[in-house]
Amino acid sequence: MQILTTATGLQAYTEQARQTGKRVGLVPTMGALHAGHLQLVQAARTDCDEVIVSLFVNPTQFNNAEDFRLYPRVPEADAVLLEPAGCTALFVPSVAEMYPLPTVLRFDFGALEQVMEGAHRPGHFNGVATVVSKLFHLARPHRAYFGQKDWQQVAVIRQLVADLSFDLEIVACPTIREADGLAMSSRNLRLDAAARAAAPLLHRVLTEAAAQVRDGVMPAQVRAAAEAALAQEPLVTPEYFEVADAQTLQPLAQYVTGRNVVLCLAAHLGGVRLIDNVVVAA
Ligand SMILES: Nc1ncnc2c1ncn2[C@@H]1O[C@H](COP(=O)(O)OP(=O)(O)OP(=O)(O)O)[C@@H](O)[C@H]1O
Ligand SMILES: CC(C)(CO)[C@@H](O)C(=O)[O-]
Ligand code: BAL
Repeated sequence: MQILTTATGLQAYTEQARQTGKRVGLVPTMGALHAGHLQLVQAARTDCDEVIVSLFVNPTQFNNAEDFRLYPRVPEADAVLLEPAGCTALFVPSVAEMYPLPTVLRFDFGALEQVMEGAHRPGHFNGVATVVSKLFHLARPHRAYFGQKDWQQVAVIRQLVADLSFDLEIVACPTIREADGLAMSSRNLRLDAAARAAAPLLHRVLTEAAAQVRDGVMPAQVRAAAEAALAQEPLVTPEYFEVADAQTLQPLAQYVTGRNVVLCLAAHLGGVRLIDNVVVAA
């Protein structure tokens, strides 16, 4: 596995791969890797000859300085996991390498970012779109792999690819969970024992809400029941719970036959902010 730290090094590596007819897969991450990330690497390995994993805690997508400061960083452990998973090159740039000048770029994803993560984390998707665009330009992958745990992020990135005509395919992979249902997340490392014990509630609430959607319970009642269930646990401070159209991400007042519904939530547990979602056919 090659370790690349410069933008020009990444460009040269993937250009060489393309010229020799290889298919290039890109897996963007912020590190502190777990089975959710490794699944993306394995999917890329199945489809592609070269698997580039980027590991960069991107400052421009953090709206909360403390969250950025405390974000888990374990690059040596990450590198150990990546090679056996099939990564052929690891891109670990510095902030100065990715942002030689303070970025002034501004994206506007309209309604897609006016809800949920976009509404609650001002500037978040601008930072994601900025860094993902840079990675796409530098690596020029044939395919790029993202997790459905960040459902809204996948929608924003698909829009980015369409708007900027990036010549690549986005592959969205399912959410990998712990045995008790908690979605794997790098931030889980920051949960203390009590918060970790309370955390499976998030997925339980989503599962119960999904059953209600299948039973035809109206969105407002599903939302109210989920909020009430979350409020039962003193260690959980809910931020939002949405019943939304899975494609447009707009909150639903009623279901539309043939369109999938996504149930999304964000909640704080002992100072750690987690998100999760499930998709249901209404
Ligand atoms: N449990 C998971 N299952 C599937 N994909 C995941 C999972 N967790 C993260 N991913 C995906 O891995 C990629 C990198 O995510 P990231 O490095 O932010 O990890 P993370 O675990 O989501 O961290 P955090 O949620 O704490 O930011 C993203 O495309 C993300 O959706
Ligand atoms: C896509 C990404 C690596 C961009 O920094 C990040 O938002 C993430 O880890 O999901
Ligand atoms: N997985 C999304 C990255 C973030 O929380 O900033």
